[in-house]
Amino acid sequence: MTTQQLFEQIQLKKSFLCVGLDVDLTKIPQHILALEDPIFEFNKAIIDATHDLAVSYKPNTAFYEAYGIKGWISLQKTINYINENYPDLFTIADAKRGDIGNTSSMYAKAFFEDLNFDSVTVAPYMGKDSVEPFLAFENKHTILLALTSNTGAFDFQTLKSKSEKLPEAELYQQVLEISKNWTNSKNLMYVVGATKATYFSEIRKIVPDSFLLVPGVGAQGGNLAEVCAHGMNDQVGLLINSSRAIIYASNELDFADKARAEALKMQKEMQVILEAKFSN
Ligand SMILES: O=C(O)c1cc(=O)[nH]c(=O)n1[C@@H]1O[C@H](COP(=O)(O)O)[C@@H](O)[C@H]1O
Repeated sequence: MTTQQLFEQIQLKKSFLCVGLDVDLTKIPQHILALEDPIFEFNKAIIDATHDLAVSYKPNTAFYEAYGIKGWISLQKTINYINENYPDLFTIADAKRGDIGNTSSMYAKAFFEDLNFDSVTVAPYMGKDSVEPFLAFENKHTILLALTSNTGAFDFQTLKSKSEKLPEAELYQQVLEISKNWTNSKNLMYVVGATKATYFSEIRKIVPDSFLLVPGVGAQGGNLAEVCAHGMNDQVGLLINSSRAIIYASNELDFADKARAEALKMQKEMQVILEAKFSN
């Protein structure tokens, strides 16, 4: 999927919501546990109940890898279900990969070719040659960690570092600036945590046009309106992720309806923001 197509979906649905599929068997309803593939059945119910309110889904692979081969099969069934039934949705494999070049190529094949995700999250720590193998895939997107939502973000990401272009920049700013020069950088998006809303204006000075994946609203306390005020661009440029606050809204028989109600609340809030921004 191209970013233009993603923008068109956002306009159509009046939503830039990404639902995080972080399935924990200890949190899902009891009656689902009795089914043969509870993770997939849970995802299917959540996706069916929310697909018209969201433009994107993001399974975090940790929640599948934790269950071994069974978990990986559930992940594969989930992405196939989305691609077959709702091909207009933008899919994100949240795997936070990145390694020496030939290893990164294999990660990229796994998520882009075998599983057929539209995008994958990647850590920038190993630099250009660890990220470019992901960028080589046409119409696939590499979502680079820039400024993350957790408190540990301040351990390294905001340390002052020097480069020719940005003599006094923090490390996350260098990541944004330097990665713009990598081959096929048009395929880059960036992760910026919703809990860091005040940083978005600075970030937009460096990457005005890029899409940003923004986790951290809902369970982590980030504020949607604040993120949008500082981070939205002319193509919206934001995918706001919420996982636990939506998918665990209830663990009773009504879990899918309750998930829909939470997603609808976010979509309505987004619609108001979009109408205010694009009214003229
Ligand atoms: O890459 C991510 O998606 C991510 C980056 C980040 O800085 N913070 C962050 O929470 N995430 C992921 O986003 C999701 C947030 O989940 P909730 O806090 O339940 O909405 C989890 O899958 C996290 O692993």
